[in-house]
Amino acid sequence: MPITIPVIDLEPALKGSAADKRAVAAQIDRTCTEIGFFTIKGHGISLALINELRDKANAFFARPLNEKLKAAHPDGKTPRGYRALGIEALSAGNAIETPADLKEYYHLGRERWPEEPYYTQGEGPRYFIPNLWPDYPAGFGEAAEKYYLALEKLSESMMELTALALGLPETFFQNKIDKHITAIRLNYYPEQTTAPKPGQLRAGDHTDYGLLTILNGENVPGGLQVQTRTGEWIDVETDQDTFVVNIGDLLMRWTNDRWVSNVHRVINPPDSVAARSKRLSIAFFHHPNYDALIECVAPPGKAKYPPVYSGEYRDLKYQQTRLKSA
Ligand SMILES: O=C(O)CCC(=O)C(=O)O
Ligand SMILES: [Fe+2]
Repeated sequence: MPITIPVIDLEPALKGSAADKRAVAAQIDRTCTEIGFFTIKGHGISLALINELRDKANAFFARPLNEKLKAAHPDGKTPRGYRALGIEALSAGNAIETPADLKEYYHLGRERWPEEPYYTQGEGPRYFIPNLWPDYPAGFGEAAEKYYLALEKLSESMMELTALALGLPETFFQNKIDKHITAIRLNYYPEQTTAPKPGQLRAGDHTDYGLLTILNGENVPGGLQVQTRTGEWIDVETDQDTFVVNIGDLLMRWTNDRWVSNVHRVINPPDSVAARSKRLSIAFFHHPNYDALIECVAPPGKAKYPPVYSGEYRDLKYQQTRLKSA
């Protein structure tokens, strides 16, 4: 029997009793211990909201490269705006050397934040960075903000379930995520008209960095795969209105490895269809407040990892995965 990624229905947790919530939390605990990936339905996010952003993103990525480059940040290290092919290799964050990932992406964050020193002074501006929006398509920024806010709400509920699943008070994560620095990446994997280099994928083997990644993918050739504990790669299938959820390194560290931040990748489409296969995914990387200290929830003396600050950990990963030549 091939292993598949479990589907978890969130509706009982979002609308039901405390017992319903605990039952859903128990399912999350089981799958995060085994594979660190699941898909969710009953999440309350409308297909119309998802498709609005997908349509805008597809319209943007279909533009000529010189137009798209107008939405690139002048400082290549700033995680905002358009990024062309050749800029990133995700595997490098896990110390594996590969050619650049065969993807373009659009990197964005929160659209607005309070005029308070936490956001505007000291380290604040390193993480609260204005988004860049192109002239075309109109309404791109608005669609992205709506999506960001809807998933922000969903991620708050999911972090309550996460706390319950780990046997912590339901509010455990609240003051660590109330000023979160979540980023969205619109990943666009273009048609492949020349053969990839050896070892080159749409996205190389990697783990994600933060708490939960909530991903809206696309079931087309050249999709997402996750590695099982026995080393086998399995396809992660989704419907248009389900999301794939996986845990990131910070949550794995927080749980002292009880949960697994699992290795995944996006493979190339088969040769026979590569020249006409493109794919778009929307990844919401839920990431704690920049000054949240991630300390293993483990008995004293048993922690496998030293404490780390949320913001510093992500900066390090961005630095490791950015190709020097770019
Ligand atoms: O495009 C996908 O399906 C996954 C992308 C991914 O894993 C990432 O951007 O971290
Ligand atoms: Fe990923």
